[in-house]
Amino acid sequence: MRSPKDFFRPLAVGAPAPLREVPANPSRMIHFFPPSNAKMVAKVPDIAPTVDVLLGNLEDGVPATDKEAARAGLIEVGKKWSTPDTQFWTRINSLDSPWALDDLQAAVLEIGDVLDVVMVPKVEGPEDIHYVDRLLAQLEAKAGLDRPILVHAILETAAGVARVEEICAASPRMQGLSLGPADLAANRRMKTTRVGGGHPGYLVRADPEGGDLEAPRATYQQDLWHYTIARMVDACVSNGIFPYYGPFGDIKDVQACEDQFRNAFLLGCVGAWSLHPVQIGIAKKVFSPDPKDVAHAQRVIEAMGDGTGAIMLDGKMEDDASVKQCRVMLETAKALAERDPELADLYGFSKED
Ligand SMILES: CC(=O)SCCNC(=O)CCNC(=O)[C@H](O)C(C)(C)COP(=O)(O)OP(=O)(O)OC[C@H]1O[C@@H](n2cnc3c(N)ncnc32)[C@H](O)[C@@H]1OP(=O)(O)O
Ligand SMILES: O=CC(=O)O
Ligand SMILES: [Mg+2]
Repeated sequence: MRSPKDFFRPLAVGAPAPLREVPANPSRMIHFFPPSNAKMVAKVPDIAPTVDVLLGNLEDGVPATDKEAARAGLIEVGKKWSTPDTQFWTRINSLDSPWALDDLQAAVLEIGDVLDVVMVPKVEGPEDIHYVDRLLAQLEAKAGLDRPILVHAILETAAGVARVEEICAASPRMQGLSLGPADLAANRRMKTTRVGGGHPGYLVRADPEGGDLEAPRATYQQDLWHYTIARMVDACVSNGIFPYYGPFGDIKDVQACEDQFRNAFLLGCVGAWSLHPVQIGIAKKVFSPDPKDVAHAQRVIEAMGDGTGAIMLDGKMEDDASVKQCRVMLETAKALAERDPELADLYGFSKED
């Protein structure tokens, strides 16, 4: 662990200085595409302006035989990148794979000038981040980059969850964490075969009416991921970085996808992965605050004056704490409206807001 004094020093001679603050760029959806698939690569110019983050995926989902083609496709996309308002990320292969080192070298040396974030899968502890951190610094120096590439870790091992706070604090490069429910379920030996989402067997049952064990009783499905998301949010926020829900594999079940994304949004996540074009709109809708909530937040902030004390508004108590909640809602809406003029209209923001 570096001393606090050295934390913001570059890790290689000639590497750019680490950022003091991770930018809060809108990232409602991290849209995955497989760069080994020429058809999908050809769609990048159309899809890139419609998403907050476009990610060229080199890891799971790309067959072992296509790993080099995927790397070449990523570089092709990076060399032609012409959508500076959209972030460009890649997910490299895991650090124990035969591909990770070549992925990192190619990504930084060939297209490091347009690459915003490297997503690192299956992170088990801060040592994995330290390894990537130093390597990135060496490669940035070699490539002559003038801004640091950030790191996003996927939380998808039990060891990673147990050390989530250390992972978040491991480097000033840390941008955020995504939940990886598929690998996490496998690693934990959970008995679900789904990629994210709930499970009908994970439920609570209402008590029997009058003790009648034969009478029908309501059941309520629970969220398998609540504990992990809540831990991830606390670890991220306390380190000034951003939490994301990961993949929802049941592409056809758009309703359950929306519910899962909304649970994550309500708990503090800023975005989720979209694996298919149909999930882009879902993430956009869910991770943009509802105009009704934004209007309410504005009313409370106005009514609260300097933001201290307690008042009654529509029969409810508002005070210093609730005004802070309202500011979170309004600041999120303003940041998104700057990127998205349709949202600015929906929220009724003028240019001066
Ligand atoms: C657990 C994890 O690690 S999750 C992350 C790893 N997995 C991934 O990244 C998967 C990414 N998604 C995909 O590869 C694809 O969406 C698949 C394989 C799941 C489904 O693909 P398809 O069978 O082609 O789906 P479908 O027929 O519904 O696609 C409709 C159109 O959207 C396109 N499309 C599908 N997914 C994407 C995508 N991620 N990005 C851009 N376009 C896409 C298809 O090419 C197709 O285009 P067309 O109408 O011009 O032919
Ligand atoms: O990589 C994502 C996952 O769910 O596993
Ligand atoms: Mg995974």
